Amino acid sequence: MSRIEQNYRAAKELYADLGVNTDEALEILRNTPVSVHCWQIDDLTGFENPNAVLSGGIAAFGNAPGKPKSKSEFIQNLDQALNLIPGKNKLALHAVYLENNGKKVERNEIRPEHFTGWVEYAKKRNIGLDFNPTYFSHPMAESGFTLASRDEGVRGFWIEHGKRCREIGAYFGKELGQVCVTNHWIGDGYKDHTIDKVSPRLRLKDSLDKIFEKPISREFCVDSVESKLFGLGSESYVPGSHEFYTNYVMTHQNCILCMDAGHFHPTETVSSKISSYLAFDQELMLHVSRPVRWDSDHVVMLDDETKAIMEEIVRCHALDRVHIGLDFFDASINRIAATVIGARNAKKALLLALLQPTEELVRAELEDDFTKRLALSEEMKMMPFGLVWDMFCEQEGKPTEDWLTRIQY
Ligand SMILES: C[C@H](O)[C@H](O)[C@@H](O)C(=O)CO
Ligand SMILES: [Mn+2]
Repeated sequence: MSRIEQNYRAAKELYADLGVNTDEALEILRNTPVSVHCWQIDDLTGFENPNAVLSGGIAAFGNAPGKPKSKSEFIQNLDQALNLIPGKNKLALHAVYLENNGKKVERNEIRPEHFTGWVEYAKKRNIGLDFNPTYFSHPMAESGFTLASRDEGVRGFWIEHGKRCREIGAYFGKELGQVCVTNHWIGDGYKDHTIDKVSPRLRLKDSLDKIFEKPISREFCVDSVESKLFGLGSESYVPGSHEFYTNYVMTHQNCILCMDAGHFHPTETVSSKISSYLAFDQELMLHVSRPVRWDSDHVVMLDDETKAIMEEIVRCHALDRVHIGLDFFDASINRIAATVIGARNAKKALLLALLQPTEELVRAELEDDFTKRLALSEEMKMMPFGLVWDMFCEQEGKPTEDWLTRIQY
């Protein structure tokens, strides 16, 4: 018996003493998809234009060597990352990762045929795809407004982009037999003190209505709308706020809310919001990220908020209603390793949640035994979950703690 198996047996017994079935936890973990975003690999440069500069309220800071210089290098690096992430994964793409074969394809002209290579890639890896329209890093977004723009031409351009992206999402879903979450985020907003805050919101609402007008089967594509408090250059006012999109999804059946861990006031947490949406039967998309003082998109750590997010999903029995996606881009460390660290941490947090004696904790709460609730919650922190994680990696044929040695950097 290997050392990992021996350790797992010991851990399994300890967890069983507390009523936790580690085999069941591993089975759920193995089958819960985490959507790994492709854009940590190249700082969101994409293939549309190799000289593209990221703009529109987000930025990747750092100059670590190893940024891919070609599409083939990008794929090699992505492969390296995906090969080191155990369990079921999806891959999240942005529209700028289209294959245009050197020809200019405008954002309002993209079609499924520009993504056939990605479908082949996903089929080969047996993974699903998620999608994101790219409403930024483009001259038509230079005014700081896209879907909420006063300019009919600008709005029309981006509405068409949104519509086409939904078709691409549906194409992914049909081809891969797995729903594609098509997530719409815009960087619209004002840097300073804003007088008329309602008109841009009314225009955004109207643009979204037009984008989502055509019914698309939810079996193939589910659209999500991602809120944000502020961005670089939109510090004072963002029309696509949390309240705006909460109201939008409550009154429009054809899309769901996406919450990004970095898009709220510094003391607000996504984990504390999840159950409120579930109470109203809402399906959710999450962007698991790590804000450091602002929406800094640091690599996800196994920190308290990431653990709390996964606990909420598990405790609310909502693994089938909450889509877990990642969103970070740190150019100051090796980009392949960054992708792996963040994805593995999200999965470790999910495993920790699955290894909790949830029923026992709920029982203590129902019996008003708050002493036991706290004591047991705290004791769980001392349990050897790392030994269960190692077993997961072994079962999945992935390296345990020495995965970094597999990356050349
Ligand atoms: C690249 C992503 O679409 C983007 O990060 C968005 O999801 C976001 O979080 C913007 O702050
Ligand atoms: Mn996000």
